[in-house]
Amino acid sequence: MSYQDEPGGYDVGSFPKDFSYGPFEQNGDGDNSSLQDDHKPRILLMGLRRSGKSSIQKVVFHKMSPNETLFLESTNKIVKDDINNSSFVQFQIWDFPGQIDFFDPTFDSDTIFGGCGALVFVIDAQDDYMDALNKLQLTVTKAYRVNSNIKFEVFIHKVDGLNDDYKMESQRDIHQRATDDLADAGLEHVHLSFHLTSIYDHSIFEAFSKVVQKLIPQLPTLENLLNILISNSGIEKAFLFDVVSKIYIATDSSPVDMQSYELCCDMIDVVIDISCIYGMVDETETSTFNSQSSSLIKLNNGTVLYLREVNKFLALVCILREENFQKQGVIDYNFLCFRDAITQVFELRNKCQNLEDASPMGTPEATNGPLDSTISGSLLSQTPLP
Ligand SMILES: Nc1nc2c(ncn2[C@@H]2O[C@H](COP(=O)(O)OP(=O)(O)OP(=O)(O)O)[C@@H](O)[C@H]2O)c(=O)[nH]1
Repeated sequence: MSYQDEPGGYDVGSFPKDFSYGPFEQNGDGDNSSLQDDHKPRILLMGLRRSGKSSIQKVVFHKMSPNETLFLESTNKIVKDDINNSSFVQFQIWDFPGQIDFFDPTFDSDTIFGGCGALVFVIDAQDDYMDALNKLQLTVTKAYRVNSNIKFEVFIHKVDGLNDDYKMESQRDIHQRATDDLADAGLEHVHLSFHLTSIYDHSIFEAFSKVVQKLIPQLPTLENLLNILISNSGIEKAFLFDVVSKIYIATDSSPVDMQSYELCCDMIDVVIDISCIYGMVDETETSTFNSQSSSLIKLNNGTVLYLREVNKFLALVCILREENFQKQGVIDYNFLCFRDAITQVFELRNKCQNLEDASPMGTPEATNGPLDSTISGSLLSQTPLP
């Protein structure tokens, strides 16, 4: 998909109707034929019963409000969910029942772990986590034997009920025990990433952003483009957001602080809400946002939030000082170059995919380097802010 293919931009006015996440299907554990056909990267959600797996999936990808998750029923078979909301963010989430038994003969670990990109293991931090740690060790051992490329992500979840000291202590303890357990199993070289999460704040979106980013091969290119954009435009921080889920698929290489991320998420909510209420000029209109759409919020601390649409699903949200926004023309010009560059990355990705489909030996990375430098070159040539 290129930007030009989506001339109308995304349609905030008809958001709930148009922004579904593709087919939602429930597969029984034994339904492996359709599983093998699917080549999208896969994220597995595993953990003990009631640890919060389905809640995470519903809140992040289906806009369910956290309070509604209280009424979710227990999952009793693998639930497969296609996430197709942009060219970069294409994957499947498989939500597993808590009581899954790896030794059950119907559990086909080769199929399940074979095509898996990331395994998210959810631990309920408000409960005794010893059983969860045993299950984590069993899961990682089993999965790693089948597929050593899996990224293992541990969500220390439901931390909203814990005070800061206890949160840190639990994280340290879980980290220590989990790595010790792996060392006992002879897997000391396997890397686990830990995240403190809760569906009641932005931490779950931030953690999922990091999981998804690891599955995007073009991430270094995107980061590079964002670095060039901010350094030439007087911007302090820039996020490339997937608007529907509010996960950021890339940011510049300066550290992310949670408050900035929350501000940007809130801005997306404001823009979408305002557009839904006031965006429609007449009833026949279906699209309220287009390539000219943007939004600007000035905060009372001298900071400006600036949002621009990149394509139907992606938005760039920047944080900058008010005095640097005086040269808005330069920022806008640099943004257009950035958007063109992103379009080229999309196009290259599609080309590589077509090549890969045509020849099983196709290597997308082979063409990534030269294009990356061409894009960077075109952006670098723009006038930096004085
Ligand atoms: N306090 C708090 N509760 C949460 C959080 N996430 C989920 N829950 C609650 O935890 C309970 C269990 O959530 P589920 O999503 O059904 O758990 P699950 O892991 O899918 O459970 P199974 O399907 O049985 O494996 C629900 O009542 C949720 O409201 C969280 O971040 N904080």
